[in-house]
Amino acid sequence: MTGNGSKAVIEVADAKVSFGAVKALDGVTLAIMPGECLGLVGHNGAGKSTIVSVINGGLTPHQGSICGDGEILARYGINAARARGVRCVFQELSLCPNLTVIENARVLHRHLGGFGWRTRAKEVVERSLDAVFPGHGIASDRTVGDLSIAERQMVEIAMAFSDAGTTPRLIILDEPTSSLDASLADRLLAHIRRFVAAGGSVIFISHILHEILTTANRIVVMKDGRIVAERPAAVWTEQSLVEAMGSVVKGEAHRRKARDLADAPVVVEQTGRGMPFRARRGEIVGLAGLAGHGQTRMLMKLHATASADWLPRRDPAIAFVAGDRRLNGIFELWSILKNLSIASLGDLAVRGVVNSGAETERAGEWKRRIEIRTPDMANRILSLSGGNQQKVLFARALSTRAPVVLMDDPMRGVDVGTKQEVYEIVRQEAAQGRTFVWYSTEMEEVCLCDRVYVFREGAIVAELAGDAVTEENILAASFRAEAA
Ligand SMILES: Nc1ncnc2c1ncn2[C@@H]1O[C@H](COP(=O)(O)OP(=O)(O)OP(=O)(O)O)[C@@H](O)[C@H]1O
Repeated sequence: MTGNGSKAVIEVADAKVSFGAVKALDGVTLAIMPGECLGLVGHNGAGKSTIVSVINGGLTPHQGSICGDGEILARYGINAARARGVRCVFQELSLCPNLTVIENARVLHRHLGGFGWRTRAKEVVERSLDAVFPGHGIASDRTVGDLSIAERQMVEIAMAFSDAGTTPRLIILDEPTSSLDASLADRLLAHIRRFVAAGGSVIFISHILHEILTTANRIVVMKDGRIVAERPAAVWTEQSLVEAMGSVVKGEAHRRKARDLADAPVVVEQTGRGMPFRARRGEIVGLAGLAGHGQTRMLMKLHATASADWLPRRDPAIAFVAGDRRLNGIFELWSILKNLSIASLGDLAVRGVVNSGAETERAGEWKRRIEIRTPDMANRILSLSGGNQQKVLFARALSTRAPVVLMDDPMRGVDVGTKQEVYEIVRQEAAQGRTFVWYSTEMEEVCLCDRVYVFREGAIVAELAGDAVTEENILAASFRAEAA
């Protein structure tokens, strides 16, 4: 609380929301004060996005009340929330892909209509992009579908902070940095601090705990639909947060021993410009550098080369964990079970017929192994929280027998406890001879790799191995091609 007697911008009291048997919110009370950044953390499926939907007016709680500036808001919905200056950036980005950035700004801000709207919309969105992400390089006449996932995330965040008639008062950011590299994330965090210092309010949800600890004033921990702890940010540590979330605190992930690089590479790709790409059996090869500098394109190319056969193989030669799950990861109309097993149907089939017993058993194993939080694997994939959907994609790739696994920033939105489990699985599988090619926007993950290629402007500009894989070296190579 600010302690200055001001009224909460929005206050939710005793909110309850259930989806069938799942209690997504089980009596949550939360107030957001002017001039504060409230950090919200919790395991995947804890209820963070659900409370955000209630505050944003997108979901009416089955029980409980909502107040704004001290008044009870009886008919609270999306329009009422927008009129009060509440803006939300969801985990699943929501811009229209077939429209330009300017046209999307027009869709969001109804006041921008009328003669000359294009010029006004351009001004509004560019001013905000410049303020939040100085030097962003995104032309506002580009079609959103042509932007990288990081650029889309930047546009969506800038739109939320933009002022086109209604001043933004409360910005809700649900995993805003999940696709941003460290330098873009830093720019956003600096902007949040400026916004809050000027009296604005922010709800900041992230699984990257140091971002929350350095940006929020107050941190609330959710677990299984309830608030289980709430303290000023200054008294929390990463360890106490992880413990409050109910995850097991593990020691720092250890760097793996240097690999014997004498083995012949199992994956080779010439990038045209820059250094060639090589990966050996049992190696974890990291792709680093600023977001959008060719890492995802390289993964796509590796995948296309290894899976070019027109006849599908019983065991795929290569598996892929998509980063943009809504665009090319999940099958939205399918169940969790089908989404998980789709890549291993050849393996699960006997004389061309899928053995449904084996399919269910394998899915159950993965549900336990990485804690996919659902009462029933036959439920639709969209009934899962974002982080749990990402776990399914991970399980889909790992449950194949593909000797090479490509991962396109696969931990987006996955909670701290599960990340540790997944790191361990990757290490175990690599020790048994599997090769991982891992693009990550998180430095902690890049530093777990045996060898790292740093990308800049579509080409590999540096190769780092063993003790040379450090944040300083990666940043130096990312910004200055000749540095490494
Ligand atoms: N539309 C829905 N249908 C069924 N269940 C749902 C639906 N939306 C959410 N849930 C369930 O409600 C619970 C809370 O989900 P929520 O998305 O709020 O979690 P979260 O804390 O935001 O997780 P994450 O960190 O993975 O984003 C989860 O168990 C989820 O499966």
